[in-house]
Amino acid sequence: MPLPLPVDEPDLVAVNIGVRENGFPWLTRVAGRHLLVAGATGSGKGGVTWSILAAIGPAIHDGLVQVWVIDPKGGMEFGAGHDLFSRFAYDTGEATLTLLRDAAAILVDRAERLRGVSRQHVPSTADPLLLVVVDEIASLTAYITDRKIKAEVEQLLGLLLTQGRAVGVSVLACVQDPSKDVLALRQLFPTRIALRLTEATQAAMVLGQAARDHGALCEQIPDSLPGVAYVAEDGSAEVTRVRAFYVTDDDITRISTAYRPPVSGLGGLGGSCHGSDH
Ligand SMILES: Nc1ncnc2c1ncn2[C@@H]1O[C@H](COP(=O)(O)OP(=O)(O)OP(=O)(O)O)[C@@H](O)[C@H]1O
Repeated sequence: MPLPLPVDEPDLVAVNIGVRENGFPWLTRVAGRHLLVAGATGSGKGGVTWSILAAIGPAIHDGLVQVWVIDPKGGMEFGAGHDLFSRFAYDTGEATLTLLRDAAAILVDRAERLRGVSRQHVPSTADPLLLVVVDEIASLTAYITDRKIKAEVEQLLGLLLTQGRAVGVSVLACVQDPSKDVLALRQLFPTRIALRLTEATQAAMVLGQAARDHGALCEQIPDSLPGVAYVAEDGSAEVTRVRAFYVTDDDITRISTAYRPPVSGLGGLGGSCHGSDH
C-alpha cells in the first residue's frame, strides 16, 4: 500500500500507519505510548518507523511533536530524514548519552510541573510531545564498551520507559534480535509490533506467549512481504495482523523537506534545535 498523504492535524492517539487484515486502517497511538518494533533484517522496521513519522509529519511541522533520533548504526537508517529531527545522535557514546540525559531532564521538569495539575500531558507548541526514536535498541547497549556510559544509558532508557508516558515523552524503539539482554525492557512497551522473525520462539519474546498461541506466527511471514506484522497492545493475547504503508526513499526526502520542525518555538524543550549532534 503506498503512503497516503498525511492528514493536516493528525490525531496523536490514532495515527494511521497502514492497514489491518480486515481492511480497516491500522491506527496506532503515539502520545502516551512506547512502541517496540521487532523484526529480522529486511522485515520492514524502517518502513514502520517511517510510516509513523510520515503520519505525524504535520504535527512535527507545527511544533506539536519533536523527534529526537538515536541511530547507533552510524546514521545509516535515518540519515536521509535528518531534517525532520530536532536532535540526531548517531554514535554510541557522548552524543547519545547527552541526548538521553536531555530527554530525561525534560521528563523530570515536566513531572514537577504537572504534579497535582494534570494526570496526562497534552502536547502543545509550548510543550511538545517528545518522541525519542531508537534504531536497534539492542546494539545501543551492546556496542558500548565503556561500562560507565553503558550503565547510564540503561538507567536513562529505563527512566524514559517507566515515567515518560504521562509527561509526553514517548519512545519508539526497533530491535532485530529480541533475545538480547536489553529486552528485559520489553515489558515497558505497551505497543509491540512483531514483523518477520527468524525463529519461532522470538514472537513470544516480543508479543508474549499468549499472543503467539493466538496465531502470531512471525517466522511464517514470507520474505516477500516486508511490512507485514502482528501487533499486540498492553500485553493482550489478542493479536492483529497488519501491513505498514510502503515508504519509498522519495517519500522520505519529501516528508523530511515538507515537515521540517520550526527552528524557534522550542517551548519547554529548550536548547538549540540543531544541536551539535544534529
Ligand atoms: N510496507 C512495506 N511494503 C512494501 N515494501 C516494504 C514495506 N516496508 C519495507 N519494505 C521494503 O522492504 C525492504 C526492507 O525494509 P526496511 O529497510 O524497512 O527493513 P528493516 O527491517 O529496517 O531492515 P534492516 O534491519 O536491514 O535495516 C526495503 O526495500 C523496503 O522498501
